Amino acid sequence: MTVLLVPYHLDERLPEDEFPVTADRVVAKPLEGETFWARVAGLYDLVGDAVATAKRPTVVTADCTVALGVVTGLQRLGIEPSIMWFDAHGDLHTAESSASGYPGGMVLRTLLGDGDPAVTAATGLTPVPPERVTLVDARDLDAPESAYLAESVLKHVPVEAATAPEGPVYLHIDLDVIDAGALPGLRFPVSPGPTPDEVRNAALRILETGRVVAMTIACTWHPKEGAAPIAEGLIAELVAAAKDSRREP
Ligand SMILES: NC(=[NH2+])NCCC[C@H](N)C(=O)O
Repeated sequence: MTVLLVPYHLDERLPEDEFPVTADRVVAKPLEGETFWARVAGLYDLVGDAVATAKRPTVVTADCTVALGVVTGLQRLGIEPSIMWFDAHGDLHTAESSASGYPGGMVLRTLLGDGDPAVTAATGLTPVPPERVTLVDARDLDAPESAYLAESVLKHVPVEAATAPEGPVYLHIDLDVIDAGALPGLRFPVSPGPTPDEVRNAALRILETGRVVAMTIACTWHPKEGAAPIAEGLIAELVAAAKDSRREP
């Protein structure tokens, strides 16, 4: 099991020491392209290669959009995973429905096939069927996201009810799923919410199945506002559990 650090928030490169984890490998490159999605898609193509060669990695980064590269990499290995998406938010916007324009709010929808074509062009990512996606918590949904969920077979469960479906699982944890009162400086804070222990227990339950083929940990806070030292222990525990639990394919 390899810890890959992708030291970016969207297309902004961040110092590696902002991330409270020891990485085996850093994935970074100069970003090129006319549009935001073209720039990051080049990075996610590289993340895809890193995921495909690392096998069963934990990817640590500062946003959720890197998930596009993780699923790309799994697909390059011939793995079509179910996705367990821990997040305070739904990330189910299209470019049209998003009021903020924040790309991280569009990632899950991009994975489902409704994203910017530049991503598919650069990575070869193919859409994940909605029946393979479980949104965990997502207590702060915008109206277009609730409307999409109401029409979709995508599952939506609270943290305490999160259990892994059959087959290979991609476990994505945006740490903003934790009650914002426990993690200062989150970019999109939502309170109240699950405690760090509740999130840890749910994640460990899923890791214990031995079927987690990749995990991401998204450190979605503003650097230097105090979240990193608080989250360090939890991240170390998740990485250790991922190392222990994974069966070789
Ligand atoms: N994973 C996240 N932090 N997502 C933040 C999304 C916030 C809000 N729903 C938006 O789309 O603007």
